[in-house]
Order: sequence, then C-alpha cells, then structure tokens
Amino acid sequence: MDPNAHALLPNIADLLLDAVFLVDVHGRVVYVNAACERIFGYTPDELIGRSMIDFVAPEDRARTWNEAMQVMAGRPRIGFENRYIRKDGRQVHVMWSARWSPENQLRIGVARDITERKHAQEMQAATYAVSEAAHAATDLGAMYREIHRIVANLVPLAGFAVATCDPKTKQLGFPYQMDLYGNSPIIQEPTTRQYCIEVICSGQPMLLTDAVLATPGGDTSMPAGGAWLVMPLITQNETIGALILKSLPGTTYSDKEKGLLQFVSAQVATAMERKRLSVELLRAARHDELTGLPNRRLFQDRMASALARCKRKQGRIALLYLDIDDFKQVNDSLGHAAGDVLLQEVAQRITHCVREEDTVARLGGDEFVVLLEDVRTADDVMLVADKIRHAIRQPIHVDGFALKTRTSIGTALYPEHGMEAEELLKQADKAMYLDKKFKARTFK
Ligand SMILES: Nc1nc2c(ncn2[C@@H]2O[C@H](COP(=O)(O)OP(=O)(O)OP(=O)(O)O)[C@@H](O)[C@H]2O)c(=O)[nH]1
Repeated sequence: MDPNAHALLPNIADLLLDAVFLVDVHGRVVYVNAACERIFGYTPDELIGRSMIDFVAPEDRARTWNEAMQVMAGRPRIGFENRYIRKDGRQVHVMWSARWSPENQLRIGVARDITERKHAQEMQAATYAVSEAAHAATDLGAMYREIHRIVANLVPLAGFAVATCDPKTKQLGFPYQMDLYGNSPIIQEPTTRQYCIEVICSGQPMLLTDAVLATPGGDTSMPAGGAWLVMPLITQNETIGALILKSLPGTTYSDKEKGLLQFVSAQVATAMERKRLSVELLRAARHDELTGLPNRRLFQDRMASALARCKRKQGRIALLYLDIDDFKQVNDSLGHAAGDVLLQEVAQRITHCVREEDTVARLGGDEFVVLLEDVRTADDVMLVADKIRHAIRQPIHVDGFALKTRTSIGTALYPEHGMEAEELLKQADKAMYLDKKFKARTFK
C-alpha cells in the first residue's frame, strides 16, 4: 500500500459510522475510532486499556466471552448481537463483524448500533405479547400478571400496579400491585388515586420523582429513591385506567422508555377492554341477569363437577328444588317490577342459608335450585330446607307491602335418588311438586 494512503487509515476509520475496536489477546482495548464515543458514550481515553467485557451488559457477558473465544480461534463472524451499558447507564444493542489477526495478535471488531431496530422489534414483540396475553389469560388477574411480566422485559421495573375505572360506578380501583419480590401492596391507595385521576382526566403520563406513592414502611428491602411513572390506559373511546410503574432505585425513565411505554399502554388498554368484555359476556352467559345467581347452564357445569368429585371420593351431594308459592299473584296484583324485587330478595335469602361452596341457581321464573356439597345425612338436607323455608317466610317488603312468601321445596340425594344430574333434578322437582300439592290440600 502507498505509505500516504496507509497514514490516512486512522482518519478514514474516524469517519465511519460504525465503531471499530482493536482488542488484544487479554481482552483489553488497544484502539477505538471516533464512532465509539457516539455509540458507547465513552471517550477513546476512557476505553483504551480497559477490559472490553466490563462494558458488556451482565446478562450477555457469558455468551460474549464465548464468542470472543471463537473469533480468536480463527473463526471470523458477522452478525453476533449483544448489549452494552453506555456511560449514561442506558443500554445499547450492537451487531458485530469480527475477526482475529494472528500476525498482530489482535481482535478486530466493527460494531453497528442496532438499538433503534431492536426498539422497533421490541414494540412489535410487546404488541404481540400483550395481544397473546389477552387471548390466553383465563381471567383479568392472570392477564395483569402477564402484562407485568411483559413490561418488566421492556424496562427496568421495581414494582408494577394497575388502576382501573369501573365502567358502571366510575370508581377507581387497584386490581393488581406487586413489587420485584412478589410483595403487595406497594402503593398508598389514597395518594395514588389522586394522581391516577389527574392522569386519567388529562390523558397525559406523569413522572413522579420521589416515593410519594409508596406504602409507608413497604419495600424495605430496597434503598429509597427511584421514580414512579403513571401511564394512562386510553382506548378508542375513553381512558379506562392507568399503569403505575416504579423504576429501580436511583433511576428514572428516559423519554425513549416513556415513548415505548406509551405505545405499550395503548396496546394494554385495548387488550384490557377486550378481556373485560369477554369476561362480562362469559359471566352474562352463565348468570341470571335479574338475581345475579348462576343460571341453568352454570348450574349444570357445577353439578357435573360435583358429581365427578363425588364418584371419585364416594361423596354425597343433595339437590333442593324450590318454587315460590302463588308467585303469579304478586305479579298480577303489584306488577312485574314488584315481582322482580321479590325474586331478588328470595335469591339473597336462599344464598344466606347455605355455605359458600354450595351453588344457588335460578332455573327460570320463580324456580330456584340449590346444590349442597359434602352432605353427611338426609337430616342435614332437611335442616337446610327448613332454614330456607323459614328465611323466605319472613315478610318481604315490596312497594310498602310486607309480603308473606312461602316456598315449596323438594330434595334429592346422590347416590340414593340417582346417579346422574338429570335423574336427581327430576326427582327433586317431583318432590317439590308433591310438597306443593300437599300444602294446597292441607290448606283446603
Ligand atoms: N316478576 C317476574 N315474574 C316472572 C319472571 N319470570 C317468570 N315470572 C312469572 O312467574 C310466574 C310463575 O308462576 P307459576 O310458578 O306458574 O305459578 P305460581 O303463581 O307461583 O303458582 P305455584 O307455582 O303453583 O305456586 C308467572 O306469572 C311468570 O310470568 C321474572 O323474571 N320476573
């Protein structure tokens, strides 16, 4: 090569947009071009003589070391990607082209800053992950946990909370809040509520740079400091809540991170609304609208599961079939709305007479059914039936009238009266009919 041209090489290297490194056999930097400072934030003086691996993000060190060994063994490589920590603490993604120079005993590496591309990929991956979470999560709780995981993969996160606005009451609640170690709660609800309302009203994110939202005494495992970022959850039609992110101690969120989080929040808002709708639809399909009780379909599912459990464990269950006596008269004399109130009150009273694990369902009209789990004797079933009869017999106040209501109840036990749901239901219905007929005859 012309010696003049040779002398120009360092100038040429400094004009390159990619960073050029020469690293010796011990892994120490011996030369860098000007682009290194732009990409890594360190001046050549700050890099030369230092060990290259010290600048690599800790999570990538092992595979970077491995890659360096491969290159030094004479296997040149184009396309190895890893992350470095810039002087300002931010992460930079680079793609390498590297080879070993045996005559100089130096590793020659050219590094391209691919942070922007990675950022775009991250956004795409986050969109996909959020939409996947909305589909895969069985309920809203599972979805919040998954969103926490996705956000923690995108930005450094010490804690995460979700604030949601109830679509009916417009009340703000915190259905999810968790720190790095799985502790909850992490926020002071009254203070956080004020900030969230502000964010929801303005539709603008808010960055709080001290511990204003933290629970007093909470999070003692970490030094104080760090920032709180409150991001509005905006759908096409409205703001449905906020995401609350707590940064790692002593750090805050950069504008770039805020931009990424704003994008992710929009995806999360859409996914949350979709999930909420599907949860509501599922609930509506399995519950009675008037009383909020399980409907026939959900009752059948519960019955099937209870029977399966019983068959496995030789257990016993009972069915109570209830029908309000002369309910038609309430409708006819006081109107349908009054009849509705009576049905709602009856539903409540039956529910209060049984245990939480039992199921009270409305089959339609004035007919209810109770599935009692873990029944010991037939006498126990009679006791529950009497308790319900007594509860319903107490006056029910509707439209200024104290209505005296009675109910007919028929019972059936598994395994005595049948092995399958249908048989048991038929048997309980028949017994209820006999109860009603007996009372009618007695009354006459
Ligand atoms: N208010 C109200 N009434 C309903 C609803 N669904 C069904 N009904 C009415 O409930 C009544 C059911 O009456 P029945 O069970 O046939 O008759 P009953 O007066 O209770 O007589 P017995 O069962 O023989 O004691 C009918 O008048 C239906 O129109 C509802 O959601 N709300």
